[in-house]
Amino acid sequence: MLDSYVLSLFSPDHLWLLGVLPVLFFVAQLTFKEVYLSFKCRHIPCPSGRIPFLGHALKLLQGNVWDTFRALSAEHGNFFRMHVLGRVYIVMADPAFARHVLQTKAKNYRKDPGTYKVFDCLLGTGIVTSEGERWHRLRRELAPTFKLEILEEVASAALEITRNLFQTLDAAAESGAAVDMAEIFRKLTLQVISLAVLGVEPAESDREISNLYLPIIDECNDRIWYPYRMYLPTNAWWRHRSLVKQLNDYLVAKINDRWQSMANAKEKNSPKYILDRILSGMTCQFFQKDGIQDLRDGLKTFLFAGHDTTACMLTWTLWEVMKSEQTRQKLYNESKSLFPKDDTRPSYDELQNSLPFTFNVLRETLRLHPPVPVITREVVQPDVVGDVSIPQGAVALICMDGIHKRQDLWPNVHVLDTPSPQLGLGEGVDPWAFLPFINGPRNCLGQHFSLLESRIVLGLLFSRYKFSPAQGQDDKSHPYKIPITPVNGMWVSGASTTCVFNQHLQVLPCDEDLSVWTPFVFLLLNCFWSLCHG
Ligand code: HEM
Repeated sequence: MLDSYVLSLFSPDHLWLLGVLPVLFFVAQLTFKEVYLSFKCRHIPCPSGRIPFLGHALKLLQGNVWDTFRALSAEHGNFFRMHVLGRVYIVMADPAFARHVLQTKAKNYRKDPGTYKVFDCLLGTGIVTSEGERWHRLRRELAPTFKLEILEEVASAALEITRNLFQTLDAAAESGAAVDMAEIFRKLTLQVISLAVLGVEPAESDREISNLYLPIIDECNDRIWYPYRMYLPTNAWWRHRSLVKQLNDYLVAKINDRWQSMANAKEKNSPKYILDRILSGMTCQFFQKDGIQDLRDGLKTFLFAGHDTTACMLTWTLWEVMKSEQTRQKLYNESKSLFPKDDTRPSYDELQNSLPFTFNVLRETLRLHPPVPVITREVVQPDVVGDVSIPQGAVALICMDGIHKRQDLWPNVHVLDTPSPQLGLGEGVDPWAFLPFINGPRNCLGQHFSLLESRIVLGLLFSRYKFSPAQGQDDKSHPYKIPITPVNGMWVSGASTTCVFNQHLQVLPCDEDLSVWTPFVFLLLNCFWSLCHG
């Protein structure tokens, strides 16, 4: 009787069950896990409006995710829990908790693999995603590369590439067109990192790397919130796949090429670029398939970690400066003393120790607009944070944006506070209260790289141009993308010391129309994605 019933399930009439049953099974599994974690976390405050399984997903999607986090933090304090699609997040917006998770008890946490899933094609098993012994090894090998010597290369790349930009800006000034500095900074930072890491000249970077890499990263960003794009073989999916393959091939060819050049003993003794430095420590055995793939993933990791974040910092700094004539004037005076003429070439020492006010403005901007506003860590050992216990399986979400905007930590919390003695000189401020690059053993490897690069880029630009926002330009930030960029770009028009940007143009419409239905479509498709990932 039972046998025939089971057999009847496999009849053509019941085939649909084969699709539905695994889905139900996964929903049940996730729901069970969530119920268990909820019970374990019942002592942690939880905002109202939680829906079974979806949790607070709808609440987060109602506006800008980062504003919602801040509002919830204001309501529920600096330690509360949120539920999203079967996962339990413990939100922490406190320097002491950040220190606990990222340093004191770092061994109880690991990077949350779910967060980086969509970036697998770029990060592979590189330093950003690795853990344990492998991460230690990579960090040990790479950390010295980012120390002093490479910074000299970064400084000269930033000088050269920013000067190339003068032509574009002058042309725009002459024609009266406004320009989108967010896009310009995106290309510029990619050029700098391509030159510093691979030794690729700007023209080649635009031709080969920008055309491959930028569409790949855009698609990855879309996949964070529309994960079904990872599975549906649409045109975009095929295109993405082909671009990833082309980028991989390009990088492998580059590695082989540099390896050949390194065979030249002279070059081997004075490696200039990051790739050369890594290659110079390698043996021929390295040229086995896995070794090349590792290095290729490492290079993609640098491009990924280092370019959009820096572009985002430059973009928001420009916005903050455009709001304050006093700040602009000070930046101008400072930069003019370092770059009295367009073609002045200060030495590396001069560059490194100069522009302290610009440095302060950059750091204050990082406080106000941290490009990476939150990071996540999965709890792998039950832990006690403060005096609150958190269970294994939950996800700790460190909200750097929340910490940076706490009134009790920052007197002038919502405005660019310069000169900011604390940020500029590192005195009196808790190092765990300022976390754009996080802190602890897994802090950002490229922070000196990006701060030096940005100081030079802004110094040169402000010594020559006076920017003002194009008509209608606002500071609306993207509702969910990381790093957080302005949703409408950063269109500027303005007067430079030598030329005039005088035409105001219409601001381009938002590139994504987040209609009322989008959240619902998104949720349905995300449920499907979560189910696939158990
Ligand atoms: C304004 C610019 C930048 C910001 C705001 C920034 C921010 C961050 C943050 C928040 C992390 C920690 C991520 C996590 O643990 O989940 C990180 C890690 C990292 N960053 Fe940056 N970054 C910037 C520029 C750069 C640059 C220019 C490079 C390299 C060229 C770079 C390379 C890395 C690497 C390799 C890691 C991983 C370190 C590890 O896991 O040991 N970053 N960055």
